[in-house]
Amino acid sequence: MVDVVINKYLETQLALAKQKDLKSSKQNKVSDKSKKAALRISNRQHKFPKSNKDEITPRVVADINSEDDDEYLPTSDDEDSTEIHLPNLQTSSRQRQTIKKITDDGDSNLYKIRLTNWKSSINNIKSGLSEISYMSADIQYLLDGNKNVDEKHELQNGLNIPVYIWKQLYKYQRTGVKWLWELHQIQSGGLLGDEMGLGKTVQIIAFLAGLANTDCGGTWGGLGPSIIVAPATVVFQWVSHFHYWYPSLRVAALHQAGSFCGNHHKLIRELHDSHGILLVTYAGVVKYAKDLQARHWNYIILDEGHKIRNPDTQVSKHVKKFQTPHKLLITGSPMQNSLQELWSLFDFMRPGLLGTNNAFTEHFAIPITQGGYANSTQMQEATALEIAKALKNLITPYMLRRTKEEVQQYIHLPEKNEQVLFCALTQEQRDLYMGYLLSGTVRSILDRDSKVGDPLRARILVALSTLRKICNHPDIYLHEAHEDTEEIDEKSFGHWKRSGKMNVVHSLLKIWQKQGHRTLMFSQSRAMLCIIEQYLQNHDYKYLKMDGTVSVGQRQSLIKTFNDNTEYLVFLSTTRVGGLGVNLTGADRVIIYDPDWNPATDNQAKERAWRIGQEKNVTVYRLLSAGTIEEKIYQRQIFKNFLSNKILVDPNQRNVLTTSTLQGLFTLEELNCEGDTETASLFKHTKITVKKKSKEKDKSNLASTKKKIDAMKKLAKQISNKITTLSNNKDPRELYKKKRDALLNPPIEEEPHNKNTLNDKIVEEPFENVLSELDIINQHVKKDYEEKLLKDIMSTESNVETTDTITTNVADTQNKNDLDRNSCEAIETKLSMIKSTSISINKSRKRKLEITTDHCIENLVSVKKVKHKTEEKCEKSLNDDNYVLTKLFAKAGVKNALQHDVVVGLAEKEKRLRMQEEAMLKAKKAVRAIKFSSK
Ligand SMILES: Nc1ncnc2c1ncn2[C@@H]1O[C@H](COP(=O)(O)OP(=O)(O)OP(=O)(O)O)[C@@H](O)[C@H]1O
Repeated sequence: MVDVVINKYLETQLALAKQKDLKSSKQNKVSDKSKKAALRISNRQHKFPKSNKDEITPRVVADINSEDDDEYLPTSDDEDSTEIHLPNLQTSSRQRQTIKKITDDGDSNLYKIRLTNWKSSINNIKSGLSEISYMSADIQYLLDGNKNVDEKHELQNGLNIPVYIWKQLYKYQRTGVKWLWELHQIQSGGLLGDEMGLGKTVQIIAFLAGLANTDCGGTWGGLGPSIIVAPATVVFQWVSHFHYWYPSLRVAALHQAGSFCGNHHKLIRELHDSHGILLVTYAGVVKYAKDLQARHWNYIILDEGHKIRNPDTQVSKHVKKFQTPHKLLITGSPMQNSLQELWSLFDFMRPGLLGTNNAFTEHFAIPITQGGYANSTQMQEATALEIAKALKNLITPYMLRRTKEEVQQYIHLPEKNEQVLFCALTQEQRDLYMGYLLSGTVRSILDRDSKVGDPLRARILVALSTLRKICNHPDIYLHEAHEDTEEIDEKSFGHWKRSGKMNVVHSLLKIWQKQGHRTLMFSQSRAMLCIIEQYLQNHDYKYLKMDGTVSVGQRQSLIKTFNDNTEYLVFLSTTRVGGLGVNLTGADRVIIYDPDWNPATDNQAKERAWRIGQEKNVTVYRLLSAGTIEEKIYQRQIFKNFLSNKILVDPNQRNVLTTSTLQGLFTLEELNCEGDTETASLFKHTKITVKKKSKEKDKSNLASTKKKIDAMKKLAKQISNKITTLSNNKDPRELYKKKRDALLNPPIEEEPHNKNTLNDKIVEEPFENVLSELDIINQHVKKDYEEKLLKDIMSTESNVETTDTITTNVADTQNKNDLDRNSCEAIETKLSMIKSTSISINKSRKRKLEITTDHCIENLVSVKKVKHKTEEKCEKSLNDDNYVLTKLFAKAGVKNALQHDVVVGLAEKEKRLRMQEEAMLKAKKAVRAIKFSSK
């Protein structure tokens, strides 16, 4: 009997294997079109680096590491200008986007007119007239019924801040202003490192307004002529902030988009003489270095100052040459990779504090790093800790950083939900992807004995960049293979159905439009933006687009137009131009279309919407093409957190690219037997599961009688009451947080090792190999440990991992804990039955939503008789997100969805777990050694 069963089992397995084999051989078959395209592209790529060796590397590096350095070249403002141009896609949108510019005070006549408007508006309000031609914080103060706009709030030692500003500052912002004033008095520079969107700009302006109203002696008496260096996109944001918060100050942009006509020498002189603020881009500070440095300035302030983290760039060298008595640096990402970067920032605003670069490396960076090696001695560990403490003591007075979590009690930011969606490639994309993997370029990389003359690194970068194009849209790739003589089919060119991720975008926008959400969409590539733009035009979505081709002067107005006008549903931008420093709170949905190698870039982009001023719950979707290079990039973002410790064992590892480890990058991964992508199987517990409906099930469900549904509804209500009572009427957000914590910190009896450890496949893989696969772009992985260590020592409290929502299965787990286990399981089974039945029975979308809302266990917990507004919003947002996911799984080819911030949390946890395991092992060995020695 047993034999029969075994035989039967083996037979089915064999049949399955054959099927799978057949399927994969079918899948791996590459069409002639794909072969032809790969051959052409490969031929061109082989030729290109040979003749232009110096050009190809920077171009591709810029593409991959795109928030970096092109901006420093005076001609290309913030945007990669070397991208391909797609046919006929760019014209119509430009005609629609006729946006007015924001005017700075470069032109002295315009400045005078602005002042007149402002003053007459104030006088009008004071004398009871309604005519107001200017809006600013002081005017608003008067409109709110206050009488005296000239009143000052005096800080200790005499800084006079206008009361109308002081009153508007949050408590932590007032602390920030006091701190800046203290630095000023001891003539020291400082780093304001508050998290993105907490109002660093406002704190700086409040402080400068204070200086302008204070006689503090010295050369300038008060404020004195000052320079603010900022990325081009935010230059005019500074202008409008100054005009709003402190209108009397003259603020001019040293940029061709500024209002000044004529010679830049004259503008610099005028601004200097009037003790105004001169705004300069990072490119401009290099371009006009000589003229700027020829004068004495009181302050130089670097906005997004992490741009000087590499001490060897032109811009770093130039800004460090300014001999001003006061230097400030503002950034929400002060440490992206390493201690050395921190050194560079301090070298600007507190030169000498951390010694020379060499001395710092020798006496701080190396010992701290060595203490983090897995095989470090006790002495090395103890030394690292003491040096890290000393470093902390050194820098603490000059660096102020608050996180959103720390100040949430003041700013009350809404919830944020962040998910990673793994999208299936279309058949055409698969075909092209496979075709390129078989191309000469990739073969030359993987073939150890290849005699191709170009540097391996350049070839790898070219190939990775090409694969990323296929992931975005086939036409970005095919256009490169296109011969001039061939006709382009304009109807199908860039069609959304031909790209997996565009299919997802299509579904998302359709649903969000109905749900009333507005979307920010970022892509690394301008070509991709053009394709998305064409899609938006074809589907009559009202949108605005901001990339490097939009003039710097128009960018701020474009942003304002979007924030103020709800008829615009989408704001499209390149990550590089719109991802840093700007406020786009008009949107409550964010799509990051393609991932960046540097996680800080993606993080910056998503923070454009989730910041002060945002009133709605925010959902962020990162789109990744399943099984492709994009998944590897994401893994790299995650893995670098916890692999680094092991990697540090072999410091030479970071630049080693062996052919065997490269293989993994140039493979198209299949879904595993559970239908999961590689990343989803690694982070199983963060997976979001949505029940899929089969057609048969639909039919049978539709056959259910109304009576049955009513009975189920009744049962659901009873259960709802029971659960509501059991949950003690807790705030739903509290419950979510509890559930999330349960995921990140599972109870000990749940065997955390099994629950959170990675898939064996990866664990067994030598860490070095995994890293070298992922660390292709040499992002100083070795230094990650330093970053982590420094972050740890600099945070006053222990790291609290934050996430905002939780996966369905986790929610279930937590409810189990809250309730009596047995009865709850029974309830859940019934509820899930009810839920799936109710979803499938009702045809209309509205009805579906209604019933899901009524009967879903999540919402039963949160339904209360009296609801606060925010709770309602939070619930609605979660329902919206769940609904969206259901649709995406069903229709748009989304393979997996992971909770991004939980993934990051688990990765951190994994690292700690691993270290703990090792420590325990060492302890065991030590005990054994002692026992042995006593024998
Ligand atoms: N006290 C305040 N009152 C009203 N609005 C404020 C206040 N503080 C900040 N804001 C608003 O919050 C938003 C974010 O502020 P800001 O741009 O200064 O943040 P940031 O910390 O510089 O962000 P990033 O690091 O992304 O550049 C802006 O729209 C700003 O006007």
